[in-house]
Amino acid sequence: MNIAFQQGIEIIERLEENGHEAYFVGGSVRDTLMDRAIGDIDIATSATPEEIQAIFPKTVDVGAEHGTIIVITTEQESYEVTTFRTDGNYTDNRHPDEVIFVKSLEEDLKRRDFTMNAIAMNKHGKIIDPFDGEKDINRQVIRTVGKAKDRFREDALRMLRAVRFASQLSFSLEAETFLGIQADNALLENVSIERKTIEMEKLILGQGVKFGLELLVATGLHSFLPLLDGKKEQLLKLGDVPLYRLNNRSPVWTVLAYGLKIDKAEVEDFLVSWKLPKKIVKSVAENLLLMDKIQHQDWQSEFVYRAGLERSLEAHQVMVVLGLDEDTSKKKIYELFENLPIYSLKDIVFDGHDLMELAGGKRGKWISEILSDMEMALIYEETKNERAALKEWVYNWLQKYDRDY
Ligand SMILES: Nc1ccn([C@@H]2O[C@H](COP(=O)(O)OP(=O)(O)OP(=O)(O)O)[C@@H](O)[C@H]2O)c(=O)n1
Repeated sequence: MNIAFQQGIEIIERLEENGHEAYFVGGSVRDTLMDRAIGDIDIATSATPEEIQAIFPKTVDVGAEHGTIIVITTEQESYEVTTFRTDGNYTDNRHPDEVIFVKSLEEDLKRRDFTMNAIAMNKHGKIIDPFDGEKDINRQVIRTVGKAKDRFREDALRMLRAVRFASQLSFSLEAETFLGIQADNALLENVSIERKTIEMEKLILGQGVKFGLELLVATGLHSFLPLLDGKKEQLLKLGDVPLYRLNNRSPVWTVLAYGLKIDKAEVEDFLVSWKLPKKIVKSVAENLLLMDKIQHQDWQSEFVYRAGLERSLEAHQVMVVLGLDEDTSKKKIYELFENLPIYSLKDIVFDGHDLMELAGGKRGKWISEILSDMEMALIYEETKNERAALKEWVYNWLQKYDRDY
């Protein structure tokens, strides 16, 4: 069994020693069966939250009313341990009105979204799979546990999860599951934007993003995502871009804003409607501006200087992924950055005091004007960052602009 499960096994053993049942469940079991890297390890148990807390010395109550307790191991790893449960009635297509703890694993598995996510594994690696999830994994099919309609009405987020999994795993949707989403796609309105954003990012980064975006459109789910209604063609076109090569949130949203042809003036509204943090909104705006500059003007030294190395590399990565810039290599951006004569105004060996001295102590707006021109003259290598050369450059400037200062 995967080494990551080792400490989880110890948790399961402790629970069993205390007379409870316990199993690995959810994504970690699914990913193990698919030989994929596993994420969080979840454990389901017959022990109640109070019993879990009494057994383990270090726990965090993250939602005892839903049956979930985080157990922290001696190695400071944390595991979500959840009491076998079934859900009461879902009143808002998202949250059950009550959680009912149950005694059997099967009942717990029955409330889960897809067959591939409803497989349990005991501490010896034995699989408990009442809904044939493993068979669906082998067939590469996403299928709801029980009736699609029921599962999606219970929790509408699951519709977007289905499409996101299809993108990540390159799996198809079983017919009833697909039709169930198509029929109830409008229920996605009831899901919080934060959850939609998380799913959308995972979808975009999936290896099968082309298929994922096709499904998003075919199910009609895109119409219930912020500002994507009416963007069918653009979404499908984005499927041809190797989006999985992106590695961060701001490049993902830069590509989306660009690829969906969001009007420049509306980019901020678009990003805010997805409730992205201010930092990302700012980075995307900077990336788009840089991309524009790189495409339309030859001022590469200036953009590397103004934007800094990290931002320039990110904008460049986005352009490469979008197929907009095949010529500028990453190496070239590093080179441009390394060869910059200055990195900020502070690096100029001639400052405002020197200028005033030159002008017999006269202050004025001309000082900042000349410094900003001097900055660019250095970036464009029109002069050298040496006092004598800069002094001469200043005289020329004054002459050129016919200034007395
Ligand atoms: N809307 C949801 C969310 C989750 N689950 C169940 O809870 C498990 C854990 O959910 P989560 O950690 O959100 O997702 P994973 O399936 O683990 O996948 P990933 O980590 O890739 O998001 C899922 O496998 C599934 O059994 C569910 O039935 N319905």
